[in-house]
Amino acid sequence: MQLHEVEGLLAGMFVLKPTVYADQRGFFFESWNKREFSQLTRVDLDFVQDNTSSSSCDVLRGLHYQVVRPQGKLVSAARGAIYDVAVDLRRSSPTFGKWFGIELSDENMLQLWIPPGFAHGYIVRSSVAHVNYKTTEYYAPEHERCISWADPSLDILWGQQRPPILSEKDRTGTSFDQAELYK
Ligand SMILES: Cc1cn([C@H]2C[C@H](O)[C@@H](COP(=O)(O)OP(=O)(O)O[C@H]3O[C@@H](C)C(=O)[C@@H](O)[C@H]3O)O2)c(=O)[nH]c1=O
Repeated sequence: MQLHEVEGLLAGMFVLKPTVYADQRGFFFESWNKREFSQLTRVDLDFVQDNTSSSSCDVLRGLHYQVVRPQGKLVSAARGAIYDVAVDLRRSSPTFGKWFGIELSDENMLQLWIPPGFAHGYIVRSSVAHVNYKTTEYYAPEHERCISWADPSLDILWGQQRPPILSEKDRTGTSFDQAELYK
């Protein structure tokens, strides 16, 4: 695993590139190694939940965040390609209110670490995408909130070719102005 240099990362974010061992059978990589992550980033993490979702092209999920128990997320695409986006909701952060986006795919195998205090979402760019993410807090539906992916003040460039496919919840996200911010 190594740190992958990317421009525009927001405070506390990291992009990691796993070391991939390929042979005639296929490939192998460690998708999570607590000790190595900690040595590279100086951040100690204890994940409590692993999530997997499958979505078709043009599906957009987000922008989601959890109040009371904010979740840090380590996100990657095991199949296909997504454009992954996170918005900094921490008032005291030097990158408060900014968004960052990166393509995560089964080709680049990149992993994005999003610390607690961000809203998160992604749009699917391939015909199907399987997204995996680890979280530092359990899912708590009563604490889940959603900011509109299309909020004009955020002006996120999703690069969508067609109108995205959204859940009912994601169609009715709040504006960034109404978001419940973190300290
Ligand atoms: C997120 C989540 C959902 N669920 C259930 C609730 C619901 O019935 C079904 C689908 O949930 P959602 O529509 O919220 O799934 P989804 O829109 O994929 O929500 C996810 O979006 C991305 C962008 C994130 O960052 C995640 O933290 C999460 O909010 O799965 C769980 O049981 N545990 C979970 O951790």
